[in-house]
Amino acid sequence: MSRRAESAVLPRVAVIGAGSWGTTFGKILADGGAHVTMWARRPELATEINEAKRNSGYLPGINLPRSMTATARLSEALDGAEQVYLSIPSQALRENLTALRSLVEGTDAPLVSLMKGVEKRTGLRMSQVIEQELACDPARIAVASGPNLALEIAREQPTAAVISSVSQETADAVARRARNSYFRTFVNTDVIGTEFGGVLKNLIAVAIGIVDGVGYGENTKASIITRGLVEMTDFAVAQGAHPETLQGLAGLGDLIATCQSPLSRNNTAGRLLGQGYSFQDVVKQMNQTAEGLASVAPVLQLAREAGVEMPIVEQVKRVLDGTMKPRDIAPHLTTDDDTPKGERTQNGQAGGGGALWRSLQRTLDQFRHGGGRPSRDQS
Ligand SMILES: NC(=O)C1=CN([C@@H]2O[C@H](COP(=O)(O)OP(=O)(O)OC[C@H]3O[C@@H](n4cnc5c(N)ncnc54)[C@H](O)[C@@H]3O)[C@@H](O)[C@H]2O)C=CC1
Ligand SMILES: O=C(CO)COP(=O)(O)O
Repeated sequence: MSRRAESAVLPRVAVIGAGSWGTTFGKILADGGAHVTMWARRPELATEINEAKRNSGYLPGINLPRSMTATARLSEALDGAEQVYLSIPSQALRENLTALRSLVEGTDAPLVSLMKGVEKRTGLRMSQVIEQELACDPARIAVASGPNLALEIAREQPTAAVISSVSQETADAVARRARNSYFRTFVNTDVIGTEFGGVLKNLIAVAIGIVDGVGYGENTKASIITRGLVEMTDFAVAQGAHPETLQGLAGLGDLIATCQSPLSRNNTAGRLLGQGYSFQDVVKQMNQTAEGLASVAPVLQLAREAGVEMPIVEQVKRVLDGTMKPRDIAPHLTTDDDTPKGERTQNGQAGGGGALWRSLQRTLDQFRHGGGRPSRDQS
């Protein structure tokens, strides 16, 4: 069979957005057996993907599969797509969905958000923006999240992720499509927890970057990561998430990856702030999306409305605003009152460590014994 004929029989999927994560996810899907059409905003990038099988600006040194093509025309990207993946900066999603609406209206293809931000103006998660703008059934929407630094996955380093949808059927269908020998997907139905895990770990990664830039060491960072997980859990649970989700891949898993890696743009942005650059300078220097910077204000607004304390995120905001010196961030790991504070480790309860351990154990077991059916990221 010719290559063109071979490609014609593969299931077709579309990826909207050809930045570092969209392109990496396209490679995951293509390596998992799909024909992938990327939508790139710039026609010259679509040409590079088609002709050189490269996206040199975002993924230097990575060869893309032959079954991955690209176009700058949305209608062409969506033609015949059985699943549609969305990967553009969160603040630009809504405007792009307007153009997409008529193209996905007549189909029942699952719509999968790969994004990790909340909309600044409305405080909405990306799945909510999709539901609103495309006026579609939430059961058709899924989100993907987890410790997923794009360049590592593009280099085919083994990684796990979670696919979440209120519909188990949709989560399973997406998880089956989005997997291959180096990318393993688990499933859950806690969309709120899965999405907020990805959003909130970005904010903690900015804090980690800040103290790294200042020159503080591992104790400070471990303290922020641990207390950060408490903040993430309290916030997400108040929004309706299951606490276990925050201990899974989309919470703790992503928090570890993002806080540890110099590949993280949020971590990098924080480091520049810690080194003394102003917020404006940092934005100028970043040529890729650091979602955390735009999510701080809407997350704090939601936290205030829900009565949740987020001392670390509050301090990140003050550093961004220029009202707190980066080196002052660490002494304020908890609130400043005189009363000694209990160390809550899980949703207001001391002693959540047992649940955390059981959850980690389950994840490891699932990884080890992973079979044909997508496994749950929690039970
Ligand atoms: N890069 C990573 O390792 C990961 C990123 N993500 C999430 O994926 C989402 C996309 O991020 P990346 O691909 O990393 O960002 P990126 O900065 O690498 O690429 C963004 C893409 O969106 C395009 N774009 C920018 N403004 C646009 C607009 N107004 N309209 C349409 N397209 C526009 C850019 O041309 C580029 O192709 C973010 O929400 C991020 O948090 C999630 C997991 C991993
Ligand atoms: O979400 C990510 C890893 O899971 C990528 O993090 P950054 O957006 O900070 O690069």
